[in-house]
Amino acid sequence: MQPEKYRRNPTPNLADRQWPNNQLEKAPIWVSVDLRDGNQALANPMTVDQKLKLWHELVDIGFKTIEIGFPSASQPEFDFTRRLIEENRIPDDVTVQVLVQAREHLIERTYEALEGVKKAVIHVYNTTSVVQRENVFEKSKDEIKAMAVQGAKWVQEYAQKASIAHPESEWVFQYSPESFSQTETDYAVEVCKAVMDVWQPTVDNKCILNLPATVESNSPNRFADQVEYFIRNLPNREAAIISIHTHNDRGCAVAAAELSLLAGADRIEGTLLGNGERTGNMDIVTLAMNLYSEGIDPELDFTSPKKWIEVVEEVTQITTHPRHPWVGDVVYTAYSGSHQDAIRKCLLKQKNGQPWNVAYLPIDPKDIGRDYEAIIRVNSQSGKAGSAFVLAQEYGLNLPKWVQLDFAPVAQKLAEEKGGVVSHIDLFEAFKAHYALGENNDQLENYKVDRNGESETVQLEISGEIWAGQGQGTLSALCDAYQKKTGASIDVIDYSEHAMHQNAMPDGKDAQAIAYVYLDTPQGKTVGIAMAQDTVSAMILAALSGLQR
Ligand SMILES: CC(=O)SCCNC(=O)CCNC(=O)[C@H](O)C(C)(C)COP(=O)(O)OP(=O)(O)OC[C@H]1O[C@@H](n2cnc3c(N)ncnc32)[C@H](O)[C@@H]1OP(=O)(O)O
Ligand SMILES: CC(C)C(=O)C(=O)O
Ligand SMILES: [Mg+2]
Repeated sequence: MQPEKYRRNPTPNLADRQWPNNQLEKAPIWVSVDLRDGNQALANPMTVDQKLKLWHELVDIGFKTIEIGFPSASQPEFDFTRRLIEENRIPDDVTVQVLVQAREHLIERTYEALEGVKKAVIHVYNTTSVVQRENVFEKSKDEIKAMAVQGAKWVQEYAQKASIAHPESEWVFQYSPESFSQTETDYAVEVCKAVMDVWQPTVDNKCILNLPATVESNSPNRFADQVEYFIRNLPNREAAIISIHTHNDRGCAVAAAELSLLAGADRIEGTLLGNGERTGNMDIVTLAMNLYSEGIDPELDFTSPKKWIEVVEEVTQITTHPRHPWVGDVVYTAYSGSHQDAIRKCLLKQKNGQPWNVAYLPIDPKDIGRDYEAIIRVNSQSGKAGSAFVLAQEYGLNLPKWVQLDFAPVAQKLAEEKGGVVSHIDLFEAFKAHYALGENNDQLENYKVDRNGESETVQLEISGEIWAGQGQGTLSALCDAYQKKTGASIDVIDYSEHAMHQNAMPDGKDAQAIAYVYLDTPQGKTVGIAMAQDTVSAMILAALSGLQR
């Protein structure tokens, strides 16, 4: 490693920074740049049809501004813009945005592509960074500022020309000092002020100033300093919407955008799942869900990610990482025992309408179309709670703790033998086999329970034999009957029963109840479980099953 090869990117010295004390209260203005920045990063750029497909998903999610492309760059980009306009596919409350360099022929062509549009943001940019001024453009600060001013003038002039044929078209102007984060912030203010001097925006007719971390080169706190400094020093700030466009080179694009909102930014550009140049653009899903998890309405609808993720993956040919924040396949899944135990206990306590308060689950997975089915998966790292959760979710079994403990070694052995995740079907089969569930129900041919004051009498006909006993309840009468029959004394340590959810058990057929009995016998402690049409039958059969085991 050669750290001496690199230098820290200078940022303003903002000793009285305000952003660390601020709190987010509402969602920003969101802008999807999937169809432009996302698209320009693909080895195979999207076809017009693919762009249309993604466009409809973006509209469905609720984006009100969508950067649709760079219409002067290529025929497909131009054609896509025309399709949206000519086929009337742009809803009245959605504004399209297009990108263009500060070059006249490209700006002219951009307006041609937009002929007849209802409302569009014309986004013009030129780089202002030190490295690009010196090594790419070989221009002085004044020359670069002049490029920006000239670009702003062309954007304005061609808008005026376009309005002659189409006075109904509404134009909004946006300027990006590209590589803002690698630009001296004072100079970025100077260039943006010069652009505003051309456009003359007002509070009622604002322009947009978009501040990109084109290549992320600062820690997020230092980027937030740059944004706060810019905003505090920009004359006529009220006439501009301050927009942020971060990239993810250091893996902090979302953090930088989130802190920029604290620093006073109004608007965020990004892509779904963070597709974009190099390590990608800021991931709007992550930022929006971060806000959501703090109780802020994200104003985007992510209730059904499966649908649009499929489209994003298809058009970008990039698969989604299973651990992608908020929407990855396994991000609500716990494999480890103590996590499973905590989740299960919290979910039992979680009441409808109360604030979400579940350990290891930062949001309710159901909010984004996830089923609880996938939350807990049993493997060899799982403890007793994992199998209890799966059997409860899938088959409606509320296992008492002593059943969980009794069954845990069976589940553990199964997981070790399988070597991976145990399916709920395998787990249930093992459960049925271990407790001989449903196997011996026929042995109880008849029973009669009589209550007389405090005492109960039971008479059972088991495999043709009559058993009779007395006790304070059915189970103690049964123990008495057993002792009379066999001479062996047994005690009931614990007992539990519950109704069965209809159709919860594949083989439960007419079973309405399940009973769990924990017995102390001369041979040791034993658990018996049985399902039956009524709770008394289930209780008797469970005790018999325990005795047989
Ligand atoms: C950070 C970003 O994402 S910026 C957006 C980047 N996206 C894209 O570039 C995708 C689409 N671009 C393209 O298809 C092409 O670059 C086009 C059609 C726009 C332009 O193509 P060309 O005219 O062949 O130029 P080329 O791509 O080589 O761009 C470099 C030229 O543009 C100039 N240039 C680059 N950016 C800008 C700008 N923002 N404003 C003015 N001039 C610019 C350069 O100085 C260079 O000029 P030179 O040839 O006189 O040295
Ligand atoms: C054109 C600009 C906004 C851009 O994509 C960037 O700087 O990353
Ligand atoms: Mg970008």
